Amino acid sequence: MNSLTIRRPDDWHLHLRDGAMLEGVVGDTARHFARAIIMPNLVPPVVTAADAEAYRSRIMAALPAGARFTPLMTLYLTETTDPQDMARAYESELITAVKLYPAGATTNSASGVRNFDNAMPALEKMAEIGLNLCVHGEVTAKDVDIFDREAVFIETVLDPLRRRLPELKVTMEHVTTRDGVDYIKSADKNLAGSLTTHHLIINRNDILVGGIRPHYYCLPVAKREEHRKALVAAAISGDLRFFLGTDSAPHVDPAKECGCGCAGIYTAPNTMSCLAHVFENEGALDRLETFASLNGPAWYGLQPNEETITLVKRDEPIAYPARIETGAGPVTVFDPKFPLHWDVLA
Ligand SMILES: NC(=O)N[C@@H](CC(=O)O)C(=O)O
Ligand SMILES: [Zn+2]
Ligand SMILES: [Zn+2]
Repeated sequence: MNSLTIRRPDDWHLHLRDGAMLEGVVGDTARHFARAIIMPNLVPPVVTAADAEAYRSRIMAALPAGARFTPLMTLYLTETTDPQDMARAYESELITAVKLYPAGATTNSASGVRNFDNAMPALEKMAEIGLNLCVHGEVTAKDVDIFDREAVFIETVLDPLRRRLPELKVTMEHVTTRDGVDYIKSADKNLAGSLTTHHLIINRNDILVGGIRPHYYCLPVAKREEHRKALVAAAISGDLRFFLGTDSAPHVDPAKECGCGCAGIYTAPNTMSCLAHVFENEGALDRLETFASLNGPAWYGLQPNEETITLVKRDEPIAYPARIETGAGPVTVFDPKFPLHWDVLA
């Protein structure tokens, strides 16, 4: 197959940042994607409906002329989130989901939840009105090894929370382990998982072998090869509970290439080319649309996009920039370490 036309994809987990960075990156996503769930981990975070409304306006203003892109907004759950403000934001279709960061788990998560009891009024309201909780699924306890933090989160936080509130709809975001895949498959309702592009491609060796490679560092950190394989199997399975959330997370190069580099990988420019490569390798190109364009909207109760994109396989590798220049500084683009031949005619 040398050409593939699919419904226009959506990105169910995206960081657009703000200001000059927002202006520098939003076009890369809008080129291929119709919608994206926009992460609220700005500094300060997007906590109230008013914050989300103002941020949405800034995103719309930063879009390149002629772009047809809809940001789906989220609120950052804190221990003092006002359930009424949140419910109104959902009922007026301003927000699509609420995001849970365990405090300290990842980039800009200091305002996240420490004591779940304090977040219960908001979580109970969400379960009542059908508002989706998106979770960064890692524990933060110092004594838990970083490679075990997702599995321990499932056992000690996520499963107890889901038992306490069975009606709460939860998206376990950027799943990186077989444990995560198995846990999602074991649930009969109200649980789904997003998978990033880069976790389908890299394992922990890519970060550490032959020298430390900061542009492959993200959270949750990439795990062993057996976990990567479990993620690929889930992505190509067609199982309705797995869909694309790229977690494209730009940081300027100086913030990554330093003594304490930030977590986050910027994949927006070449995500669809990378995914076509992965799915083709697995003999599963016919399921790329399910993963990138159908399962996500179904989970969020939205219609799939009517528009399409066409991917064409070129004989020569396609060109894409190694880094982009933004007003905030240069941002390195994800290098899958294999040539990309699938070109997107958007
Ligand atoms: N994925 C990352 O490594 N970083 C994200 C935060 C997140 O999604 O955890 C970021 O905001 O940079
Ligand atoms: Zn995260
Ligand atoms: Zn993220």
